[in-house]
Amino acid sequence: MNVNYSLVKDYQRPAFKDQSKIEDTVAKILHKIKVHGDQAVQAISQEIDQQQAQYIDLLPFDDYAIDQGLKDAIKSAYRRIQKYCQFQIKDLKNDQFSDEMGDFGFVYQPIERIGAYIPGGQFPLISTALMTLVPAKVAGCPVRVACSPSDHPALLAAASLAGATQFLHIGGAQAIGALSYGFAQTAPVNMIVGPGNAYVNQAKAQVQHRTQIDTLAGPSELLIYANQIKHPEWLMYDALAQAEHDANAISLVVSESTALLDKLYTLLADHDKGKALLANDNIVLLLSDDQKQSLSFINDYAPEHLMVCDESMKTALFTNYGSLFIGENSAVAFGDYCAGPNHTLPTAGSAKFSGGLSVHQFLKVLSTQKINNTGRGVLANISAKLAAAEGLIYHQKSAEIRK
Ligand SMILES: NC(=O)c1ccc[n+]([C@@H]2O[C@H](COP(=O)([O-])OP(=O)(O)OC[C@H]3O[C@@H](n4cnc5c(N)ncnc54)[C@H](O)[C@@H]3O)[C@@H](O)[C@H]2O)c1
Ligand SMILES: [Zn+2]
Repeated sequence: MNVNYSLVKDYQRPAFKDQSKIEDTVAKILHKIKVHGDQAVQAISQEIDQQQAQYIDLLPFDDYAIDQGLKDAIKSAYRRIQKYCQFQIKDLKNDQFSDEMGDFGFVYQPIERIGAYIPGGQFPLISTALMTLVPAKVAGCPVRVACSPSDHPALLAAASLAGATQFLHIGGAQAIGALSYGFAQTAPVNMIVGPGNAYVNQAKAQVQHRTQIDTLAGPSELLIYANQIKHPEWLMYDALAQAEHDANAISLVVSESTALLDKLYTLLADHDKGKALLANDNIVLLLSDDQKQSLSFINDYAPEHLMVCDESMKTALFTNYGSLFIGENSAVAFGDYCAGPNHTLPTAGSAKFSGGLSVHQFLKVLSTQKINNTGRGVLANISAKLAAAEGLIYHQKSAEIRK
């Protein structure tokens, strides 16, 4: 076996470094905020980030003094993300049917108060302001509190363009606590969305009993599946790109071709950053025996970003991923910024039970029923029997009295 790659059958996603320490730190932060409120939020933000937690008044987008080229790029990305969101929602409509018992239906109701976390610890993720706030606005959520440790002017401008109703300058687990328990003039939000590092995601996981969350969108992951490619350099940069997000980020390349893995290894080993990321297992090259083994591994691994370089493969073969990128043209970086589909995506295998952020997640599906006189009699008989069997006597009475 060539020493430059591992076997797919032996690979397992590593646990985060210091996971139990992170769980403990986050639990303590959230407990302090629960007990001591704003004062704790402020003290923790000062201690960890040397930052005062405060609301920043957003200006109209055009008033931000940022480079015109960047402004145009933000606007273009905004339009593509909005177009995709509008496409997601276009066929959603409240509906009902009537039968001999009455009228039965459902309505879509936007969640009222949304918190959007925008990462900013290492890099100010300007694009995440668009990715989290645009779908909330398209869904019709009236309160959209943006929250970030970064106050980079372009990030503020993007939050303004994307429709943040408030901007809270704070990061980390304490930001999630401030959104979930409320901070200063702002009451608790009903749902928190957006990606973040291991602390942010652990905090989202821990507030779930009181606040809805979108998905666990933690340190970035990419899985490239390729056997024959035209542009190895493109894939090298895709692997480097997702691995540069975080010390816990991982880019995998799965292939049945030793020639392809050798080529990528040579390119990466020749590149300073690539060499370091390979040595640290942030980029891992994996050899598979055959397509069956590759598919089984990919669907079990459930990567955040899945890039499949063979355009002839049926997409239905892949069942667990956050977002699928088909063909060498489809750089994951395009998806990160501006292709249109959301970049807030499930990581650490949570793509097995969750998709990425979408307009749908900002909507509650509420059911309605109106029973007519025929229904009253028929349903009373059925309900009374079930209630009697369960021993719930007033349920039985409530049904029988309507006969
Ligand atoms: N899954 C996705 O959809 C997706 C998309 C984009 C980015 N991401 C991920 O978002 C993350 C952004 O991470 P980031 O760190 O740059 O920014 P971040 O805003 O997520 O986290 C920064 C905060 O983490 C807290 N923190 C850092 N070290 C800490 C410690 N030792 N103890 C307590 N708190 C600590 C600090 O309060 C800091 O403000 C990356 O992991 C990236 O991969 C994921
Ligand atoms: Zn990325």
